[in-house]
Amino acid sequence: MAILITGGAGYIGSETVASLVDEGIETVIVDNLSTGHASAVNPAATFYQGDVRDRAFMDRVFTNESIEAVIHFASDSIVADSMKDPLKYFDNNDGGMITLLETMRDYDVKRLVFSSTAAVYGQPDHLPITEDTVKNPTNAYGQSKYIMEQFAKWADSAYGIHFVALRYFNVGGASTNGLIGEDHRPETHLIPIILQVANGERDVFKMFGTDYPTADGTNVRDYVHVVDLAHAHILAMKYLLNGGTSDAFNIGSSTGFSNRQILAAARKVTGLTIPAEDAPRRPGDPAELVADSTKARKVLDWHPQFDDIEAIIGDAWRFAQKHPNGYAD
Ligand SMILES: NC(=O)c1ccc[n+]([C@@H]2O[C@H](COP(=O)([O-])OP(=O)(O)OC[C@H]3O[C@@H](n4cnc5c(N)ncnc54)[C@H](O)[C@@H]3O)[C@@H](O)[C@H]2O)c1
Ligand SMILES: O=c1ccn([C@@H]2O[C@H](COP(=O)(O)OP(=O)(O)O[C@H]3O[C@H](CO)[C@H](O)[C@H](O)[C@H]3O)[C@@H](O)[C@H]2O)c(=O)[nH]1
Repeated sequence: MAILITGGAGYIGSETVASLVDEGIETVIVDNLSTGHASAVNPAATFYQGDVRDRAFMDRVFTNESIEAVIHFASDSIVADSMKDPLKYFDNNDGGMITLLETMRDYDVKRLVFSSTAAVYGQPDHLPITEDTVKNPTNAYGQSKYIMEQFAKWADSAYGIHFVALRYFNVGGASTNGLIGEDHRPETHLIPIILQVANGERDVFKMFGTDYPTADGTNVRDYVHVVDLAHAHILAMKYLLNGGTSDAFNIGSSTGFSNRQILAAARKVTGLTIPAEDAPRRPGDPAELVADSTKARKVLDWHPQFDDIEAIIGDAWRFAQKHPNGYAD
């Protein structure tokens, strides 16, 4: 029996595949390489290049392989892009979820772990955010992920597909051996952008908004190491295989860092000045997002190992130095 990973050529998917392979679990990857990289595909996994929305392709995969459970990462996930072209997000993220759930139903596969996001909450009215905090997405990306959660809920009640939705906060870091890491093109995330300035790929870091109602005026986010996040997926899968019921879990460190604190930590880790300038707010950014991840710690027995922000930035920096042009190397 194998675990199917959709989006296994992407940043978080490839890290999760590496963890599954390390545990000796047979792994099958589906990815259309729209944002993923062929060289991030783990050679120990069976790889099918194709689109989760393509039912004939999915039939081939589910016919050829004995799939026991699915971990679904395949999505578009750039917030600003989702505001310019929301239907692209509903098509890929929600359309992909429908085809995946239909295929799972038809092949009697009853366990699903999938990527959700802190963006389902929008601007919360209290911190830290628990799973019960009101969901009020402020961008189409977050809305598309919340719709995926609702599709999963109805698929559970009608077809008995049990699921875990993991609502990640801000993901950072890279594999500790520096082999796999974050290579989004274009890159929009804070830590890799700061490191692109550090290694000379960009001239200056632009700090989006310095007048927020936070201690130093910049946004506060909760960072989780990608290796800890990968581990959360494996624990969630085991929870379902052991009879766990469908549920959603926040995955974050429960500690907030401002953008200025991240810049300062990156300067310390790299030993470089990293030129930066203040810039206007980026539309749609909530001031502060910090997770309460008590539920994942208790129910899934998830205990992050890398809760030090310098360790997260240090691993991302090692990957950036080993791969100055990302996977193009
Ligand atoms: N990176 C973050 O900070 C973050 C935060 C919260 C949630 N997430 C979610 O985690 C998941 C993985 O994010 P990531 O940062 O690894 O993104 P990524 O872009 O690196 O990986 C996504 C992968 O899915 C593939 N893909 C996309 N659409 C597909 C389709 N229709 N069929 C087959 N493959 C397809 C891409 O080629 C890529 O390899 C996404 O669902 C994202 O929404 C990411
Ligand atoms: O060049 C940059 C890039 C980012 N930022 C700031 O850095 C912070 C973090 O931005 P990211 O784009 O790295 O992350 P987000 O918090 O916007 O979003 C991330 O976390 C969200 C949930 O909180 C979603 O899951 C989303 O998919 C994921 O990208 C924000 O204040 C942003 O304005 C800058 O100041 N300059």
